[in-house]
Amino acid sequence: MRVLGIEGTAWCASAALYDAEADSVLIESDPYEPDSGGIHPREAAEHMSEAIPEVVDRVLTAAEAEYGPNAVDAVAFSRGPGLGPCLRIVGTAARSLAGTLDVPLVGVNHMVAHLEIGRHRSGFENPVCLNASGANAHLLGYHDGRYRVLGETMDAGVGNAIDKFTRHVGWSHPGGPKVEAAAKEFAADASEAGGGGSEAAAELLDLPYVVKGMDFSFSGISSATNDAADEGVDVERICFSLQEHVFAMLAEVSERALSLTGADELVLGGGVAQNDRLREMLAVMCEARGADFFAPEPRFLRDNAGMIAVLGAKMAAAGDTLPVAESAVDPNFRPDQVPVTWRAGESVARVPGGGEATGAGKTSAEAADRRGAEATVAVSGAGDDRRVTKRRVAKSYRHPELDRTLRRERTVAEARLTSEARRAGVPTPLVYDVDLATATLTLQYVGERDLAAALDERWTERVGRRLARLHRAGMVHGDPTTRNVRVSPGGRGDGRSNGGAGETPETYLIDFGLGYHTGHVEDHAMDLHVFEGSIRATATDPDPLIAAFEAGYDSVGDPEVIDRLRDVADRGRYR
Ligand SMILES: C[C@@H](O)[C@H](NC(=O)OP(=O)(O)OC[C@H]1O[C@@H](n2cnc3c(N)ncnc32)[C@H](O)[C@@H]1O)C(=O)O
Ligand SMILES: Nc1ncnc2c1ncn2[C@@H]1O[C@H](COP(=O)(O)OP(=O)(O)OP(=O)(O)O)[C@@H](O)[C@H]1O
Ligand SMILES: [Fe+2]
Repeated sequence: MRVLGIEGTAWCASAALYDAEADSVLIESDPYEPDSGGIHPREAAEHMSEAIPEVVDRVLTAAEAEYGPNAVDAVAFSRGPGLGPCLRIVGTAARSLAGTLDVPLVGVNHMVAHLEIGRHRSGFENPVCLNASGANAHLLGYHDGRYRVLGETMDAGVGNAIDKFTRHVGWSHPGGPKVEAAAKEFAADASEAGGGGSEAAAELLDLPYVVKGMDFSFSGISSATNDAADEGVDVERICFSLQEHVFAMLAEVSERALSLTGADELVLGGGVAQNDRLREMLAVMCEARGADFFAPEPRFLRDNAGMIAVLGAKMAAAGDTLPVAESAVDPNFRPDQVPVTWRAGESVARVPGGGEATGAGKTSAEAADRRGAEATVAVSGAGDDRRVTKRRVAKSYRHPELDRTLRRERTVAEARLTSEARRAGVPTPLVYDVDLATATLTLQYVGERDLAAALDERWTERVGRRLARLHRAGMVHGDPTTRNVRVSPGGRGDGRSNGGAGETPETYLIDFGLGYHTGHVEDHAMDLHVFEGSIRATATDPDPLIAAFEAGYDSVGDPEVIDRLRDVADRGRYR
């Protein structure tokens, strides 16, 4: 099968021919380059209307020269997300070409294409995908016929966040490659002056680092970098520090996603994925946890029609074509709306939530240590004296200064909030010891298993009540996933409950490292969003679990928080 793809969601007018048999891709692109500022939607659309027919013509001519008059079996196009005026031009071009050639039309989700090109080129079976593009930033994982959004930006896309800074200092669009070059320069100078590994030797500027579960935010860092530039801080140093913070955040949430889903493959996509430092951090992170990492070559990373044609061919082969009447474009097309027809019938087995600290139901501590996304956890002792030694290990992918700060701050926060939550009536482990020098906590062993391994409505309803109580006491958890709740069914007199549970069913919140004090409805709503996200990412039928969770929250908590949750959930969606 040969598919002609058309891309034009924002800046890149592109056409491609994918020959599935030879697995070869010809791409012809014509970028729009704004004279000043960022992308102007109207100018971008004008560019599309001129450039799309030209790139299509070039590809079609090449295709017919090589394969003759019936060179194309289907026409695939980017349906969204993207800028409405641009998408409409692409849609019109694709419909008319499919009509002229008398071949089927395939409507491709641009973000899923960024993911699938990585899967295609790597040969990975079931990777987690980090899409790091201009207008977006999210983690996707396949579960039960859909790509679920495991985590995403709560405000700007990662490229846009970087471009915002370069616009502020008057550099032309796109800013990403310029920031990369300036950061490299800064690191090289520092390493020449001070010796040692280049990134480690360079002096980091302290910037906001905002991760909530697997979601993240760039708005704080954007204002901080702009302020630093206004105050006269060396621009190369800002570029370097911006990259170190933003990419460490992306690497951290990617590691969480691998840990939560049990996946051992990561693919990277999107324009920002052309950045060497981002690729390096992800490769180092994956290597440390024994996962495979892959980023396709640059021509498949930035917006391009090659990825549209490749996914278009898979969709066409699965019979997933569009009648013209139903082929409207969608500027807000979410990746999790797409039925993944081309993977139907695949049985992808994975252990969601990973393993247990000591294996489910074990009552002694001889079982192996386990490694979460952040820490190693070892269990010692027996019976009611079981303890957990949790050490936040150094992450060599991130700058050593940032690494030290994060591990120290989170260890302090975890010790403090675990105890305060307990005093506020939220069951948590007792904290026996804190060693800041090694970022190590000694905690009471609680619960029988992670909620992830025992997901049901009874438990999620309880988690709702516990979080509501925590919020009422002026705290948030910061990372309330199904892996950070421990449950003990109790009540059966089977001797399996533990850690002060007695024989009553109980849920414990653990892992307060991202917690803090706050009375803001917004922060409370974000906690709920993170919990629901972890359920959506892993449960086959999330809705009843989420309904029970919200009912539990509602019975104790402030009703405003649930209202705000709807806004928060919409905020990550593409505009
Ligand atoms: C919806 C669609 O239109 C949109 N496309 C898009 O954002 O273009 P993309 O090619 O994936 O990414 C462009 C972004 O990628 C950044 N970029 C390019 N090279 C870079 C580099 N070496 N380092 C960092 N960022 C880079 C640019 O600064 C720009 O913000 C998207 O995928 O979100
Ligand atoms: N106090 C405890 N009692 C019982 N089990 C625990 C306790 N603390 C941690 N565990 C077990 O160890 C796992 C990892 O612990 P924790 O979540 O604190 O570390 P982490 O590295 O931050 O993990 P992740 O980032 O994956 O959430 C938990 O999911 C749980 O199974
Ligand atoms: Fe893109």
